[in-house]
Amino acid sequence: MGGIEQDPFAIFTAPPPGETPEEKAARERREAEAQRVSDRIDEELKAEKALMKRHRGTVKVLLLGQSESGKSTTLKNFRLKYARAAWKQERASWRLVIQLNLIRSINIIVEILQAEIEGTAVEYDPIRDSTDSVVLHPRSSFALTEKHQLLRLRLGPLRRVEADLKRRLGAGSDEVMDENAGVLDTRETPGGRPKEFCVRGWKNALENPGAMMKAMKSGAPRPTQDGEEKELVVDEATEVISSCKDDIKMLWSDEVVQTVLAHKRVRLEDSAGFFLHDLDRIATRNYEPSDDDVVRARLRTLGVQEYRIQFDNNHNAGNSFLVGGVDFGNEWLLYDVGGARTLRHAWLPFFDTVNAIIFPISCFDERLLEDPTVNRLEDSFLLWRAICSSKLLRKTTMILFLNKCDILKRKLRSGVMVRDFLPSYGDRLNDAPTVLKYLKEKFKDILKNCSPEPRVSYFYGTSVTDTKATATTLKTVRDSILREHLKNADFV
Ligand SMILES: Nc1nc2c(ncn2[C@@H]2O[C@H](COP(=O)(O)OP(=O)(O)OP(=O)(O)O)[C@@H](O)[C@H]2O)c(=O)[nH]1
Ligand SMILES: [Mg+2]
Repeated sequence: MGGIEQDPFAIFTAPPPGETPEEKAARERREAEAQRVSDRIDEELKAEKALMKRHRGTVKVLLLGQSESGKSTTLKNFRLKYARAAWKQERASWRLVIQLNLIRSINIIVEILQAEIEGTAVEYDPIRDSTDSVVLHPRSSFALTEKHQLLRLRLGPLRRVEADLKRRLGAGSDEVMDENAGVLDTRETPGGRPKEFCVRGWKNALENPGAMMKAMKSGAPRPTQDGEEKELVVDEATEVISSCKDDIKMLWSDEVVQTVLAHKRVRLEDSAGFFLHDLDRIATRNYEPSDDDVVRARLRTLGVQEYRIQFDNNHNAGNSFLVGGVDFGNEWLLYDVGGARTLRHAWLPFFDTVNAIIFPISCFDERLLEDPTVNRLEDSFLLWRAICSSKLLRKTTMILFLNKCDILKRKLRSGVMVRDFLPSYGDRLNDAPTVLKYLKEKFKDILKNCSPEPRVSYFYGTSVTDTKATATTLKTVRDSILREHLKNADFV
């Protein structure tokens, strides 16, 4: 038999009859080029296949919940524990945020004092009242003296520094209010397309070149946390804050000021980004944020931010699995979202292929910043119900963090009664274990009644600003998510 009969395709590749040497050379060049293209396509397909295979093992986790519940703080704990290199690289950039948090607290006090001194103070109960019940006080009933007037004047420059830091850090540094946004706002734009979501927030704020300080170098070297020597770079904000340190101290430790704050029920200690107890450390020219400072810093998240964590072998002992060449559990994608009602429309596109949702809740006695008529716990119940009911999420593992347990304990100790905010609590004991048990049952019932099919869920009492305790919780969370991931992939 001839070659053509053996290979039916040979007829297409055989040289044309009567081919000249030039034609042959041109044909061979064309064939070589075609082969190169074909090889490249094969390589690309191979790489794509490998990537798909790798991503089959990727774990996707969404952090959902209302604003200030602790989503970003939970994420920071994940990164602190499992993505050390990126964390260390980013740590110094948090200085601006921490300084802004500190200055914000001082400026709140100064504004309250100013209103008292000028006789424009308002009576406002942030817990029980809405802004409708504002009562003007013609004259302050507190023993404010010239000393307070002087402090107010001397701390005046901090207002400009606050505005400057806000401008540099971008929109995440300010709060938005929109009373018309729903519990899980999935409204669309008139054109029918989902509202465009912005991927901004602290990740971007920290990378934003506008956030770089106008540096004035002093040239003096200073040791850093990691023992290296760095040139001291002192910017204007740092300079102003450190020069105001003694006045800030005097203001914060002043008895009359504390009485005014208590009377107005302003509990700065329990509010986001409270750093006044760390003044000696922070209000210095060579301040460098510690891990704990970064975890406690507050910068609102806008839109949705993706974080990739590659677990190394130290963290993986017995926890990642090579199944059919696919590495299950080594790579995690964590999505941190903005929790304000106006930002919740951006969550939906992420519901599709998510393995687990971590849902922190907090504060039974506070109201939403974006809508002061809504109690935070009430909003969390509605949101939890909406998420548990979602058909897209029916297979997703649900993890609820009853977060800010430290603040809960402090509030209960100070005599705040849960039943005043949650009538169904009734006459149960007003202590932390009873409150946590009650809330856990409430959220569990909602999950059971609203989930389209039975699902795996976990409930933890947490204080995610406590990085040591949170590391232990995250280890357990990680193991359980991974277990479910493997089960759902039919490998276990
Ligand atoms: N005391 C205490 N503070 C906490 C705890 N969890 C979070 N915080 C603080 O609460 C503030 C808000 O936490 P975030 O993690 O930024 O809240 P978030 O859910 O990401 O909020 P958005 O980005 O607005 O959706 C931060 O200043 C945290 O330091 C906690 O368990 N205890
Ligand atoms: Mg956040």
